[in-house]
Amino acid sequence: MGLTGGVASGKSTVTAMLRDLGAVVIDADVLAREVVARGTPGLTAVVEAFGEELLTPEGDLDRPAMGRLVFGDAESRRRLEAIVHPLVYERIAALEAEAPAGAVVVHDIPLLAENRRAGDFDHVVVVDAPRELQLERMLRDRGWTREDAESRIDAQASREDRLAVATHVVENTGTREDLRDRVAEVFADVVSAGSGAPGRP
Ligand SMILES: CC(C)(COP(=O)(O)OP(=O)(O)OC[C@H]1O[C@@H](n2cnc3c(N)ncnc32)[C@H](O)[C@@H]1O)[C@@H](O)C(=O)NCCC(=O)NCCS
Ligand SMILES: Nc1ncnc2c1ncn2[C@@H]1O[C@H](COP(=O)(O)OP(=O)(O)OP(=O)(O)O)[C@@H](O)[C@H]1O
Repeated sequence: MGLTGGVASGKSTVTAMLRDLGAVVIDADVLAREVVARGTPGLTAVVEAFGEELLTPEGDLDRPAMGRLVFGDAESRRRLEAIVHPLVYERIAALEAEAPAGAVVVHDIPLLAENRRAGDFDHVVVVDAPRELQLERMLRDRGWTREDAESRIDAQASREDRLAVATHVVENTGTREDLRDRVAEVFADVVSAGSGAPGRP
């Protein structure tokens, strides 16, 4: 199954709950970090495109600086995505092939709606929260400014466009307990229908 949602909608919280239920989770944000880790061809390509000033003194990608650049400028964002996304989708395919037979594999892909990959999955779970709640969580838990937080939301698909690709909606406006109950319901539904990726039981 594919899982998506806007920034700070609660995707990581939901995937942790799905892991507890026995799912194997493949997290595109984690892979997007791995493919530009120090010493990777991905990082070399990023430096060629954006320059050495986006590296920390230790030689890692300066993520806060990169974030300020790409969430303020759509053209830079597209250039970064053109480097990172193909590497991420390569890793996703490799991990998918390694998953145990019969496992429910959950692909946590923040940009599933934007990248038009929803058709890859039988089940698309959208974690949904209103903009104000996304902002509140980002300001409270991540120490971002309101401007940083809004620029990320604005770089993403609208709530309506994302909901349009959903087969299941997990509304995350209540407590964590409410969320856990809804996640268990969706998981049971997906298991009874078959696990979601083409070719999987
Ligand atoms: C710009 C970068 C370096 C900022 O790093 P940072 O550590 O601050 O953020 P992190 O990677 O943890 O992403 C957090 C959230 O930001 C949002 N986000 C990240 N990249 C994008 C993007 N290209 N467009 C819209 N939203 C994005 C997502 O909701 C994501 O869950 C990083 O986000 C990045 O490399 N982005 C490009 C790769 C990408 O598109 N990743 C998203 C999933 S594959
Ligand atoms: N129902 C909830 N009640 C209270 N806090 C919540 C709830 N759901 C999520 N949170 C908190 O909101 C923040 C954002 O949630 P989470 O990290 O799961 O979102 P995300 O969609 O994975 O974010 P990102 O897009 O950055 O990867 C976290 O600090 C999380 O602990």
